[in-house]
Amino acid sequence: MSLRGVSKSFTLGDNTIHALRDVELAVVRGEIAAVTGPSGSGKSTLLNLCGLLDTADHGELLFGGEPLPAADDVRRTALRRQTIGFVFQSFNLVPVMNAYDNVEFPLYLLGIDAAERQRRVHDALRRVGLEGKEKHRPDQLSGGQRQRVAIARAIVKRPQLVIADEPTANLDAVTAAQIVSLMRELAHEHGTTFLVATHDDRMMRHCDRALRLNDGILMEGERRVH
Ligand SMILES: Nc1ncnc2c1ncn2[C@@H]1O[C@H](COP(=O)(O)OP(=O)(O)OP(=O)(O)O)[C@@H](O)[C@H]1O
Repeated sequence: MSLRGVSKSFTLGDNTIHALRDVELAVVRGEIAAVTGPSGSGKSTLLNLCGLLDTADHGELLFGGEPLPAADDVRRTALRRQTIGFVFQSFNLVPVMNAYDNVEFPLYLLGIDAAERQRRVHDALRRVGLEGKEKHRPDQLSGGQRQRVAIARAIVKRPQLVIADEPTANLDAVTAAQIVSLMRELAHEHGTTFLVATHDDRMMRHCDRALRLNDGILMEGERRVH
């Protein structure tokens, strides 16, 4: 995915807020990029654009090398469902559904048949180390286990890109480190790209590079070699 000269503003009464200003960005297959910056600097706005949840006012977004026009709602929604996974700080699991059903849900939306769903859900839960927890509801799991379910749900459709908003903020140090190394393994094994908004130094240390936002202006950090 690339952004070329992307800007986004919000109008509140008489005020115009420039949330992103002329952003240039290319995310590379299999990398983990941290999006950092003070509160209000534009991190969520950038994640929403890259996650195809919102559109830019100016500039161009390229997906798989192809421009994705802001007006093409149908294609944007289809691409989002098929190729992008989301992980949130507060996990956003469905409380009345067990781990298995939470992870299976996106595959229903994609119309994948029952046998393939079952294979993929077991595979994703095994991948995040939650075999045997299929029947547990979120309130019967620890914070780290809930975030693992959320990661399994994000990767079960084999997305090219995972957008993660403060994924380790609610986790203790040991669990946060496990979640980061899990993301690293997935990036390495499947070429999944992770775009992670974070204030968490523990997370940042393990990212390939930091994208720093300040007042809507993006500064790209050096790419690190792991
Ligand atoms: N829907 C909206 N309407 C009006 N202003 C908005 C809207 N969304 C974001 N903004 C403004 O755009 C700017 C960037 O917001 P954004 O949420 O992207 O920042 P952030 O870096 O994610 O902040 P935080 O770390 O506090 O979550 C802020 O000034 C915010 O108030």
